[in-house]
Amino acid sequence: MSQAEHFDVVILGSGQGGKLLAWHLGHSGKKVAVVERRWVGGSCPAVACLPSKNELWSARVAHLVQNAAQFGTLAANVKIDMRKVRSRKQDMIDRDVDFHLGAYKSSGAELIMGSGRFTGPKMVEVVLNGGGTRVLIGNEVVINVGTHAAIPDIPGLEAARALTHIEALELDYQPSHLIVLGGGYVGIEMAQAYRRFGSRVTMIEPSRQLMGREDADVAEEVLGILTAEGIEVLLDAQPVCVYGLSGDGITLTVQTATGEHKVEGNDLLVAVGRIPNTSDIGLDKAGVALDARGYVQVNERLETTAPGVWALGECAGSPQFTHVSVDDFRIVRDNMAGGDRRTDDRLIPYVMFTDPPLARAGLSVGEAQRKGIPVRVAKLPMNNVLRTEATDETQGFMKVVVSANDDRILGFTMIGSEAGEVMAAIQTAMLAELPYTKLRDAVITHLTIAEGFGPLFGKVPPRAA
Ligand SMILES: Cc1cc2nc3c(=O)[nH]c(=O)nc-3n(C[C@H](O)[C@H](O)[C@H](O)COP(=O)(O)OP(=O)(O)OC[C@H]3O[C@@H](n4cnc5c(N)ncnc54)[C@H](O)[C@@H]3O)c2cc1C
Ligand SMILES: NC(=O)c1ccc[n+]([C@@H]2O[C@H](COP(=O)([O-])OP(=O)(O)OC[C@H]3O[C@@H](n4cnc5c(N)ncnc54)[C@H](O)[C@@H]3O)[C@@H](O)[C@H]2O)c1
Repeated sequence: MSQAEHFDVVILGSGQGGKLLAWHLGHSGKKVAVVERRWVGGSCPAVACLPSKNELWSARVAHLVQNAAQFGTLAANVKIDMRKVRSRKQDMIDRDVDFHLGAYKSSGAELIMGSGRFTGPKMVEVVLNGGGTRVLIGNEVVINVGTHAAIPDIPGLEAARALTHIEALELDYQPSHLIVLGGGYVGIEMAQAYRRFGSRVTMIEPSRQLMGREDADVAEEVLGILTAEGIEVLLDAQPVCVYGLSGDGITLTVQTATGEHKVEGNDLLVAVGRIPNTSDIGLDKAGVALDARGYVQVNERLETTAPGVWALGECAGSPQFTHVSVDDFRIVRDNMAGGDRRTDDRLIPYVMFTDPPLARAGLSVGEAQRKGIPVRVAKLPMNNVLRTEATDETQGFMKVVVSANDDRILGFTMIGSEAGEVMAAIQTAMLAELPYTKLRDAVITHLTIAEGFGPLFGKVPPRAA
């Protein structure tokens, strides 16, 4: 066994929060090691957020050019070059890798490429990618190993060698017919992108609506946007079995209310949720307990059940967004330094980057009802926002949830152009606990999307006397 090496902090997995913590601690003069088995910088810049949004943007350009005649630009013989789409994305990833390596170097934190697992309390053994092993002991250890795409137990699926988002983002051709299992974030974003690149796309979702955590009217609107672009969506459809090989030909049998149906396609993308990367990293040897779903058990300070061992990001059960892992970093950083920051008092926004995007901060109407919080609700179709007259971006709506007892904004959902940017303004008002009337009465620039705040908040019903 290799001689053990001592560090102030050892970070297992270079996820979004972990790398920021490493750089921060390194700059503060701590001796830090980060163990990463595959992706310099973690999954977000390598195989998730950035590459997907990069390809989604290429798909948006394709869509705009294909529909340019509507705006008076005639573009004949439009062709999509998927190899260029992929190489543009890869160039971005390469730049990101260079950036990360530079950040490690300047911080003094050591990036060790290899697979790590605990062999004892606060002791991590690394099987190095380049051969050999190292044993690292940290005064403190941080677990930031993320999750991977779940592959459901459907007969024939494993043999079909379906794509996950990782392989889908590497395709250098348009599948003639892409079948997408799962109507959540990954499935919907990728389905729209591939449809815009020219594929026929069929989406299979076992629930009665897409985007299960959203209100029914939000899911309906997303469904309408997808079907208007020619994506076939089968709701309430249970996959029964798969036959064939993704890339060659796939037959998927689904059970629906009207019986069994066969969907014939060429490629199969699985996007049905995530599994934490916690099963084979020796957590039992480290005294780190898992919860019932296999995520690292943490308290609201992100401490695990083992003293001096922290966990952050998706593997700790935090909401599955990069900005949450980044905020987990701030919590662990401050708590390591003796502070008392918590995870249970934060307002977490998110955006699904379809075109138009879906953005939400705070409560949906359904969540307010389930929590027994009395609310007032107002909704404004995007075609009532004057800017959309000029841009033709009329799909979607803004919906606000306001407390019934006072004038605080408790939630905002928007499907529409610039939804993520517009939501940030509402989120700021929510953080400041600003009464909604301030936004209703504010002078907002004409001709912006946010100009819709006036009519939206003007529709909030008055408080019951
Ligand atoms: C297709 C897709 C698109 C997404 N788009 C967005 C988006 O637009 N916005 C957004 O906010 N979120 C998005 N997400 C979610 C976001 O990518 C994740 O929430 C975020 O990357 C999670 O970060 P993390 O810190 O938990 O870990 P990760 O970034 O996943 O990092 C964990 C790292 O640990 C490494 N690792 C695991 N086990 C070991 C081991 N034993 N030894 C060494 N290393 C190990 C892994 O290789 C990985 O690099 C997207 C996700 C997907 C799949
Ligand atoms: N823009 C973003 O911020 C963004 C983009 C992509 C992913 N993400 C994050 O990644 C997470 C994972 O995304 P995801 O799309 O994999 O999961 P998800 O949880 O968003 O959606 C999974 C969908 O698959 C369905 N499903 C479950 N089992 C199925 C089966 N056997 N067959 C077919 N469908 C099945 C579920 O009903 C659900 O609708 C998201 O929750 C999100 O937090 C974020």
